[in-house]
Amino acid sequence: MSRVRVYELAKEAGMTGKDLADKLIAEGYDVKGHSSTVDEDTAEKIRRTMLQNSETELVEKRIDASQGATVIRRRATIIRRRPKAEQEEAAEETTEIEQAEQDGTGDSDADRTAVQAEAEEASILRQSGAEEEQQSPAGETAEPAEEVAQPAADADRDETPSTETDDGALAETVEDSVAQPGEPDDREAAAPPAKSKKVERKTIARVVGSIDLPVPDESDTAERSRPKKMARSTASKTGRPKIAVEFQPETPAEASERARKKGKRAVGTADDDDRDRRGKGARKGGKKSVKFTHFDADYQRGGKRGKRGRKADKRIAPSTIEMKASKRKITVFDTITVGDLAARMKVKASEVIAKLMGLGVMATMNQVVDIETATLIATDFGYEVEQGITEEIGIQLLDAQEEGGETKMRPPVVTVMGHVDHGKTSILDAIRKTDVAEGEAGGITQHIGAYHVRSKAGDVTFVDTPGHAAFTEMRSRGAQITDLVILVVAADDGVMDQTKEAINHAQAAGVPILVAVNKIDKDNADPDRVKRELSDFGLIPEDWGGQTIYCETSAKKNVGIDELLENIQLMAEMLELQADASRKAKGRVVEAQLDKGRGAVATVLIQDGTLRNGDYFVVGQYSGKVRAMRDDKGRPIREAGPSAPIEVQGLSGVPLAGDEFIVVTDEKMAKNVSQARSMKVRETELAAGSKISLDKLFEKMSEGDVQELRVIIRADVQGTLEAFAKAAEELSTETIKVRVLHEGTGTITESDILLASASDAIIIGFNVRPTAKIKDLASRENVDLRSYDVIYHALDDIRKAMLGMLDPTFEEEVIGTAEIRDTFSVPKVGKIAGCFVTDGAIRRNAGVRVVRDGVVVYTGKISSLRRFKDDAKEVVAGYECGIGVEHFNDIKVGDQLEAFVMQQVEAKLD
Ligand SMILES: Nc1nc2c(ncn2[C@@H]2O[C@H](COP(=O)(O)OP(=O)(O)OP(=O)(O)O)[C@@H](O)[C@H]2O)c(=O)[nH]1
Repeated sequence: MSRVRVYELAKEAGMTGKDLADKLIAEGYDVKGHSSTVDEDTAEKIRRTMLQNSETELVEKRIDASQGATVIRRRATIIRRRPKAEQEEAAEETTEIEQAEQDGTGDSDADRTAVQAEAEEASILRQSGAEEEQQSPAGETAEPAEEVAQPAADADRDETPSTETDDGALAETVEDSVAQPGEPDDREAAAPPAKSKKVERKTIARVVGSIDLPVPDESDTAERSRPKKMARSTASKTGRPKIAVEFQPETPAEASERARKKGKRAVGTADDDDRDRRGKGARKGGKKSVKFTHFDADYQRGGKRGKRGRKADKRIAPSTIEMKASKRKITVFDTITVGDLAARMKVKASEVIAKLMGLGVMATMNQVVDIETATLIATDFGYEVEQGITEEIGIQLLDAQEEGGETKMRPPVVTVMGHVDHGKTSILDAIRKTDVAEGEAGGITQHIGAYHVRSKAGDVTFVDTPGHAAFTEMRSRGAQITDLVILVVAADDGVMDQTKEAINHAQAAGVPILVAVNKIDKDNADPDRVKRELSDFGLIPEDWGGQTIYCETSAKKNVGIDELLENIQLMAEMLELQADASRKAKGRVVEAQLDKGRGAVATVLIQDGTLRNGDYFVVGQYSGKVRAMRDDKGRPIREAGPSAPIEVQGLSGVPLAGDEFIVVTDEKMAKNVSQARSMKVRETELAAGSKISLDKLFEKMSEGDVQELRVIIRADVQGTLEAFAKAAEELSTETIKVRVLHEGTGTITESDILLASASDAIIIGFNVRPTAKIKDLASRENVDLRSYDVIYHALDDIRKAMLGMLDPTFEEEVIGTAEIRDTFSVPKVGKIAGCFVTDGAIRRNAGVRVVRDGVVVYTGKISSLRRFKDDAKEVVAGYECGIGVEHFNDIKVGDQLEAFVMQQVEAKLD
């Protein structure tokens, strides 16, 4: 049974530990002082008998731990506020950093309650941390307590992290994390110890950029309650971020958005969890120590700083990012246009262009240069360039912070590839039968594009994507999820087309191959032939002195499957596949779709860390909170570790396969990153919109009047493809060339769209249908994507596309004729012809030709058209009317007036 300290009981009742200890001694309890402990039952008795006047309602939650049990109490109702002196006394007694309190300013009761409740939680957790170095994660067991304590936690989240003080500085009062007995807290060296160990940190955060740093939220609160984390919360948090930041291009809109936010103060909050990780990193000397509070402070320009802030500056002096305010400095977010760079340096764009030419870069005013180039140029003009902070950098810093933890072996992620009918499915089925966990699923096997098998040899995750999508789609997004490929080759058939393709894909992706020579039960099986053939591709068997593992299998007879699984594990060991289950999760989307009932759902392969219900995340351009998770067998789960394929609910949109899934600190960060990414996507769309326009195409043409229609063709079979491609190219004329940029069998892929987008091409699919995701991508990239079943229709559309690209031409269409039978002179108007419409119709504002004796004497416009005294829009054949010809008075009786309009006509190809 766990024990409770007297001062904790005292705190519950709002009295000092000493007072209570004295009372208890007087009552004959077996205690010696305020640090003495009593067992749970005694504690309860004391509460009932001696602490009756407490206004506190306790919520208890017992955490079962491997080495005992600890009671967590959190106050769910308002706690009476104690005088400050008493608090300080309590703080001294408990040797802990207690609660935040803003001097003299309107803290609400709820606010105080939250802080106090949290302090108490920390205190108890500390105790548990001290008593039990390693606890099981709070996870499931701690959750009810979290839920009950929600109101306090909410208040905490909303109110306590920071308060703006009168002088405009951002005063942030934080509970410092707690030193373990015997472990020095390095942070105390960094910051002068405050009286009663309250640490008030001032962060005046006028940031370059706009990373609104995360305030701990619900999920963090949950994490704080993890005793394991608390045990790590003691080490130094000094040290500067040594991160190779890969800067993402920043769009002008982002830049302006950031500019808009510039004046805004950012709240630098180091949540406990982050501190925990830093602590661990410092001890292990491995994890990078990135402190967001300091990070924030580091980017401030001017303004007041607290002592900690100044100290932090000394410690953290990023070389690449200069903080000092200077007139000769410009901030660049990854890229900048030449014109903008010149304007910021107050020089002429031509001067910048000349400098660029000196560097061998030919650029126009509107072209963008990267930050490195901008730095070179700016230096020549006596300016320094500082890196603006983007949301992307924020996420990279967070990721870097999470790195360096303790890693363990993780299951390999495997893709099975091979020629059609060589036995891929059969091998997977045979492997599945070995799944020792299969029975647990109760027969419900859900297809989510990947599944996990627990074999006797070890766990394996199979990515079950058709064809080579696992590589092509993923690679186009710079992603790689597969650790190794099982290449299935039928022993009776040998190396075939798709075998070669599979090898190419795997080798291009740098993924090791394990060969399964299947169907060895067949009479004509010839495994040696397979080995010989594959050796030509560099897959030399081990027994021939090479390095490739070959397994001979018969999926049908269930031969060699165990050996195959063992070899998978062997290779996994050689690959040293490691992951840190304690970090925030990150992974890749295997597939995603919109489910009618559940909204956007994605199959995510966790690559590192542990994903939990309630975690906030960013996935591609979307964000979300894990509302529910299912494993590959459709069972609801609460958390998922490395190499687990899971289905996640709670996404704001449908991401693409290969998109990165990364857990972030809180909802705000998730939304900010996703907003920034969406904005970038929208800008790409706009850019794409103008990309395929006729004007741009003309600009790009360097062959005079000759235009080129680029086409990407996809067909179901090679024969059709060839015929179709030939016919399409034969459509070329002198004015337009049709160029087949790329052709291939199979469905339209993401890389086709990207290629089309990059090269102003249209895509024609013949007997292939793009997936919804591909269609979506095409529309985002503004790529014209068409699918046909009949060659003729497709060719016809190409012809039309070509016509659409020609300059529009106009032809004159005669709409009516009239005979002048009289003329009148009207003052201020001029001569009016009294006419009889002989043919068609005469329309006001139409063009008119005056024809005399068969010769056109004038061509102009009809200025007035009247029937009797009224203006008319149109006068048809058989009627009389008065017609005025603009700027022409020399009309004569007997002249013919021919009315015409200009009509745009379809361009002709010859
Ligand atoms: N004799 C024999 N037949 C096998 C073996 N493995 C698979 N087959 C048969 O080969 C045929 C094709 O097997 P699949 O597992 O569907 O092959 P696949 O590579 O998945 O085929 P696709 O999915 O169409 O690409 C089936 O009729 C299987 O029964 C084996 O080890 N021995």
